Amino acid sequence: MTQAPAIELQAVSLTLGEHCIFDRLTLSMESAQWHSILGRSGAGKSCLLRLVAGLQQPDSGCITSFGKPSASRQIAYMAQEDGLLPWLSNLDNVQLGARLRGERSPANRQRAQALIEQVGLADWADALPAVLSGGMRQRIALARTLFEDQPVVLMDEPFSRLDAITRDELQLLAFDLLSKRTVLLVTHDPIEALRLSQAVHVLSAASPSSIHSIRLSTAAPRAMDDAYVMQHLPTVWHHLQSLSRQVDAA
Ligand SMILES: Nc1ncnc2c1ncn2[C@@H]1O[C@H](COP(=O)(O)OP(=O)(O)OP(=O)(O)O)[C@@H](O)[C@H]1O
Repeated sequence: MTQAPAIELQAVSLTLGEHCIFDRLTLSMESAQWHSILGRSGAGKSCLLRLVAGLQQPDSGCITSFGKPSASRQIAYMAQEDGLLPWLSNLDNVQLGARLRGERSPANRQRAQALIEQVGLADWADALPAVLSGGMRQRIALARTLFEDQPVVLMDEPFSRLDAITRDELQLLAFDLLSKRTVLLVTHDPIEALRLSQAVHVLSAASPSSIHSIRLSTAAPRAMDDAYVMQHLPTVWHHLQSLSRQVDAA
């Protein structure tokens, strides 16, 4: 029996104000893979994440996660802003979800400590976030995301504010630690998408039902100069550009 897709959108439509964001959008994302969502500003990438997270209801159509309504809690989230609470230690920030749910326990504390070690910040567990660099803060945010232990992880440009080397290190760390999960990565960076993903989905800002998906058959993560990345880059670029030209012409 084939497994239901980790995320499936069937004929999903969404209008916000006067703006038709999606018109019968259909998209299927297989489990235990990284899927990147690319598209020009305003194409609806964040709206798509909100729909998948169940934070926004579609006007019509259906969104499922492993065959069930996607709002049934199987999703963790990591954003561009780390969202660390400045008055909590890094260890307590990692356990924030559990604290908010009233689930404080020695076992949770131990698990948070182990995750902080996995992201390479064991010596900083008791420190406050203010003493960390941007890259270190995103490592804590990654540990907090992992703490939620959900099969689907939504990532909204989590690496975009980091310098190139820190970004590369964190991309590889995140890929390693999230390897068994289904990841939806919103990014503006076609190379990041091609290095990390098994599928790249390019959303159109002009045509609300238009999406172009490229499936990548070699194993990720791929090196920056990987032949496969170089081979597919013009295709992704072409789709971004041609979908953008429709915006310019509109
Ligand atoms: N609550 C809202 N009411 C009306 N329009 C909205 C609302 N939220 C988003 N929009 C519009 O929906 C469109 C898609 O927004 P969204 O934030 O998903 O784009 P995006 O692709 O994530 O953009 P960016 O890359 O700039 O983050 C935009 O034109 C935005 O102005």
